[in-house]
Amino acid sequence: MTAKRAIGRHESLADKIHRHRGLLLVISIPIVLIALVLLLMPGSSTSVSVIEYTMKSHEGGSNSRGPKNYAVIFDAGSSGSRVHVYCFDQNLDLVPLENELELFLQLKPGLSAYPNDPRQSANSLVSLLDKAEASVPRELRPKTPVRVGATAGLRALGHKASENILQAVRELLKDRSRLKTEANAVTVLDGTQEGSYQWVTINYLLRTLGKPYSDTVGVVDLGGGSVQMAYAISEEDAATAPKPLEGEDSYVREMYLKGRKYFLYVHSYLHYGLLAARAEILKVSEDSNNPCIVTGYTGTYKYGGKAFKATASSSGTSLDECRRVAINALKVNDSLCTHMKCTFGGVWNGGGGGGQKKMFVASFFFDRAAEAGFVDPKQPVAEVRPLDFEKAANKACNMRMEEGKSKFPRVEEDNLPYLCLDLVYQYTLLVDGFGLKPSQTITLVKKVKYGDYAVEAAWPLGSAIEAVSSP
Ligand SMILES: O=c1[nH]cnc2c1ncn2[C@@H]1O[C@H](COP(=O)(O)OP(=O)(O)O)[C@@H](O)[C@H]1O
Ligand SMILES: [Ca+2]
Repeated sequence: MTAKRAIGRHESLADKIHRHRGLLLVISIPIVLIALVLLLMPGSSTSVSVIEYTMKSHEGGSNSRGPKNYAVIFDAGSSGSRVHVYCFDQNLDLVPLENELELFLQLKPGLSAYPNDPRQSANSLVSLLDKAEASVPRELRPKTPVRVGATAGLRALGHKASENILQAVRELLKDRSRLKTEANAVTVLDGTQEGSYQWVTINYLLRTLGKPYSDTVGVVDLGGGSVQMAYAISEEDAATAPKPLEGEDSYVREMYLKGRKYFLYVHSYLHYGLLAARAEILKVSEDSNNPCIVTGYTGTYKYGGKAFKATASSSGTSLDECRRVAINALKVNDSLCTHMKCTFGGVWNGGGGGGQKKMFVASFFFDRAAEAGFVDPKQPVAEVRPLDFEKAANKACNMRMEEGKSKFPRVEEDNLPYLCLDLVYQYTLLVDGFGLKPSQTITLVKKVKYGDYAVEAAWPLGSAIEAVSSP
């Protein structure tokens, strides 16, 4: 022993490192992994929330992953529930499950349709859960994270009712599933989390992560209850970000992705999803007739447990008047704007820049464009301009209910009375709200091509990437 120590004293540092390289490697792997986890996104609500998922396989380390890592993510949306199952390899590339890159199933209505019956609400997920779990190999189930992220529907229900539903979902997972539930696996996502996951999803699929921020694309996601916009901005612009409004999340999230630091401007507007906005627009006209409702329609619109009068004006639908009502409902040019430039409702617009040059616009923007007939629903993406929404609106605002089916054969019957309203709102949101030029080309997106496959352009992939990057 004495002899060994004596030798040790005369060893150079390099020799020591060489001699103990095996031990150093074993010690350093968990340290590196823990450091990565501490840098994860977008869990916290502070402005500095960070993600890093450039992970390599660490053969033999205590945290080493198998060759395949599954993740099961439920999207508890305001208008429906969906489940996505993904499988990643060790480089965090998606690998096929059977013949698709994800298992995707959906049903209607969403959890918030059962505000007074948490158990029934939770049970609405059973068929999705069973099928999702069955798609994960049996031996991997206890290692496979499952998450349930609820969005605008539960946000709008309020804390108590939504917490009761989430608790029932937690119990369902515990009783029925062998998948791994992390702490906070079942939550209401805050809007900025939802927006940043969406941004990660799209840029991951486009393989722009790791590139300069001006090579990334911006995203808009128009849900039923809320709408999010997110895009990367420069560090200088991030430094000038105003303080968020009272009770709102901060405007900028810092994220590490594929070795690069991004400053992500992100904001979610609750009550401005398409189905919620119908209510806002009908509220403007209160008990009078509404210029956005298609000529010949008399009815009631139900949203969030309330009923709104939805009756066409006796002078008929009017694009111009509907535009005024929509601008009014959006609170554009609101005196609330205390920043250099606002979108609407007093919200900072992020300053624009390279990360907003290309916009990938998802969910109801794609769906309505397809129903209105100016986008092919069979294609994953379509390039359009905001003015295409206005053109379609012009046609929808100048028809009578009886003409609806022949003029817009793809429109679902329930949507027909609101087609003028929806299209006017979408145009107004893009142009007057988000400040896009009417002639700017934007990409409407349902799915994004990834190799030979196409993957749903939805936030759950961003969440899955985070989940499989955690230990
Ligand atoms: O995985 C998806 N792929 C494509 N579109 C989706 C997906 N999930 C939701 N959507 C779209 O989102 C819209 C519904 O919004 P949702 O119910 O999620 O409201 P929320 O986001 O305001 O809670 C629909 O247009 C639906 O087609
Ligand atoms: Ca959604």
